[in-house]
Amino acid sequence: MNKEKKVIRLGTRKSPLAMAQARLAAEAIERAFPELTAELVPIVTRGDRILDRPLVEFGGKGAFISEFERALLEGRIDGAVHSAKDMPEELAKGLVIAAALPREDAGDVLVTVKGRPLPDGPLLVGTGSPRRQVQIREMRNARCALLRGNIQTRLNKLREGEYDAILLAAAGLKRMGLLSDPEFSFERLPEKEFIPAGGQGIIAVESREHTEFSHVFAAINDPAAFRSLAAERLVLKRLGAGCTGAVGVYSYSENGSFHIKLMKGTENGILRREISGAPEEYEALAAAVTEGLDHE
Ligand SMILES: NCc1[nH]cc(CCC(=O)O)c1CC(=O)O
Repeated sequence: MNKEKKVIRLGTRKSPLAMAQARLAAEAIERAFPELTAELVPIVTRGDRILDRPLVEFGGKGAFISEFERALLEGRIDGAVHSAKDMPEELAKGLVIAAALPREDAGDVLVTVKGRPLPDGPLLVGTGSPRRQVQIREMRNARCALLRGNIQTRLNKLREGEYDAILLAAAGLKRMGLLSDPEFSFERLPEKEFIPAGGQGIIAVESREHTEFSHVFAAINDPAAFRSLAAERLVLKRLGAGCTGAVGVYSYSENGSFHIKLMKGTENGILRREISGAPEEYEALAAAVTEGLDHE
């Protein structure tokens, strides 16, 4: 007899990176619960349809999320798999982050075409992210130009010569198996200096607060990644940053302590702060490190 397995439906964007990430979540679930089948449900978002304008002009991070929240609330999917850094500060009522997968490399990478000479003057760097723009201009002699689209599109534009270099998340490149691409050179920018976006490198599963699959999400949750994500989201919320501001925040445990580093672009340059303390105190640390910066 062919006993039907119980199905858990995971919503995902259709981009190759999103699909790869959703497969990672599906695999984690099926490994922990062999009696379950995780089915991927591709969903097209506004953020995927509008590619000629910066994200900040049409709703920021929410542009990738609202279609998922409707599908979750209407019960068409059981979980939504997101790049945590693309999630808005506030989730729809009744929805929670049910799981964070173990964090991949959180840092950013400066990508150039191997063998192509770089200019003597300023490096033209493709990136639409204000966080990346201000930090690369501080770190290098660089000017920036808008770049959007999925990772492949961005690499194609670099290859075609629209930019001297582009900035991408290490996590996405790794998950796509692109870090070994012989056509490009990849320079990792240390995440404790070139501060990533909150949640960068973390895959999060959003679900209804009350669902029959809560134990499933709890079983695949990585507590360290979840704590970092919670701390970084608290910082972003206190800054009221959305993704319109040049804000980076990175948190991690090291030698038994929990550390939070943040950067914020201001008229007078980049403001940087950091704080350390006990991992259980991450909420208080997130509050303390943003003291006086709240909703400026
Ligand atoms: N905004 C797009 C996006 N969202 C998440 C990632 C990378 C994967 C991750 O951070 O987990 C990327 C691509 C990039 O910034 O290069």
